[in-house]
Amino acid sequence: MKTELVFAIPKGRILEEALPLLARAGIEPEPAFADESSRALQFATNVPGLSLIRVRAFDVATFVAHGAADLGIAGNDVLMEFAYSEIYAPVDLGIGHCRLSVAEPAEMAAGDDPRSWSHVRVATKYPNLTSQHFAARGVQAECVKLNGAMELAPRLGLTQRIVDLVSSGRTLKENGLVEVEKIADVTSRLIVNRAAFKTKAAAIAPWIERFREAAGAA
Ligand SMILES: Nc1ncnc2c1ncn2[C@@H]1O[C@H](COP(=O)(O)OP(=O)(O)OP(=O)(O)O)[C@@H](O)[C@H]1O
Ligand SMILES: O=P(O)(O)OC[C@H]1O[C@H](OP(=O)(O)OP(=O)(O)O)[C@H](O)[C@@H]1O
Repeated sequence: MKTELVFAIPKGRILEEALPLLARAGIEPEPAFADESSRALQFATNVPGLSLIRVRAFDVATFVAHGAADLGIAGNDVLMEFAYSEIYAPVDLGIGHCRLSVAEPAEMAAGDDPRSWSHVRVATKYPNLTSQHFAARGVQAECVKLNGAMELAPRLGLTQRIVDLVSSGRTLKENGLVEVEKIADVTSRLIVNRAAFKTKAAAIAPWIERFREAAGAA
């Protein structure tokens, strides 16, 4: 009997970069998958037994960690935030390049030295990662959890600083903020549920190789 595999793909900005990679790995989803207006959530592919689910970036890790999906694509920002021991991340796919950084208003940064901080209050989607980063250098971090539009927090007095993803820097610039410290470089990874990797090894291992080759060919 054919092993059934479920592959979790993040909707939103990573989807666009993930589609060519899936194609290079030999996976062609049914047409509705790339149609953002489709309300379907699980999609067949040209590969018998392999279906795709389209979920939010943070939820990819949750589906894979719990074994509801066998494989997935997730940024290492999400992986570091959750630190699920059930997830194995064997391939850096080289997509979704950005960095996680601390930012603050430009006028504040002019006279600020991050090395002098003992306590910071930040708005972020990454409270665990942020607290760990600051704890490692002896700074106590008070995190206000937001799910988006972090850049608004300093202007409206919610927090003076933010921890968010930066790519071109345009979002920070347009909101009068500057980067003062980088926490991590970010790219998307192929992720695998560790238990599934053991019980479905014959079906999963070839996909790891195919994605390694597909990422290398980018
Ligand atoms: N500006 C960016 N440039 C490159 N990669 C990014 C950028 N912003 C986010 N990413 C990557 O894409 C992933 C998803 O981004 P984000 O959390 O902003 O979700 P989204 O695509 O806006 O969708 P949603 O918030 O609706 O789940 C992040 O976890 C990160 O790995
Ligand atoms: O440096 P830039 O190139 O401007 O990119 C950075 C922005 O990209 C991400 O947001 P996204 O566009 O995914 O929207 P979100 O607020 O839904 O997370 C991130 O949260 C920043 O806001």
